[in-house]
Amino acid sequence: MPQGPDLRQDRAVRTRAEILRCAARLFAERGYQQTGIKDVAEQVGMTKGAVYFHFPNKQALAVAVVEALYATWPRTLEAVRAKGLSPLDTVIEMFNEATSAFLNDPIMQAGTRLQNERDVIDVELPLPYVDWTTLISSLLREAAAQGQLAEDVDPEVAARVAVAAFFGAQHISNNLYDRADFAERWREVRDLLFPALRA
Ligand SMILES: CCC[C@@H]1OCC(CO)=C1C(=O)O
Repeated sequence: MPQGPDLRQDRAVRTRAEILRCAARLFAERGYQQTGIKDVAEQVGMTKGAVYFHFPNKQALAVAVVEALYATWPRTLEAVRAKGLSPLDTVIEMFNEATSAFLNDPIMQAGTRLQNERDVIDVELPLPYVDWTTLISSLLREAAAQGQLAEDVDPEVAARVAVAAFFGAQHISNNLYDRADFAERWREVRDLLFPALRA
């Protein structure tokens, strides 16, 4: 039974996604320089040629992992919005989602490590933190417009402080304890910062 174009297309999409997941696991565990296409091919159980069919080189894999990471947030925001939370509680829930991703998602773990290693990666990666700060700023402006923020709180300042505190806590937890205490460190940031923002 000849496979129709759709079936072939589906298979290629699934194969590409599997290669990306395996590469993410290796990038997260070993870092960019210690990961080779050969390692990815072995991890996914394919030939190097099969990997090269989807990704021309390791740089393309790194870009694809970081782009896959950033592509998740609009979908996450949509899912969080569907919960009907207030803008301020949507901000908290987005950080809750990011905390869970840091603890469980190889794409998040790999994207973060690649961004931290960006200076030794010989391909241009999107700037880190920019999208998050823009997203949190937008939600906090909504909160301000709805009277949810304390009078003296500037949404842009609050967004920069929240993003810096969250990702700083993550960086410290990851470096000191392999993120073992990160959920608690995030709760400390949440419980100290957000009451100070609320009207
Ligand atoms: C240098 C870490 C990069 C940072 O960590 C994960 C993540 C989430 O999207 C980031 C971002 O740049 O937005």
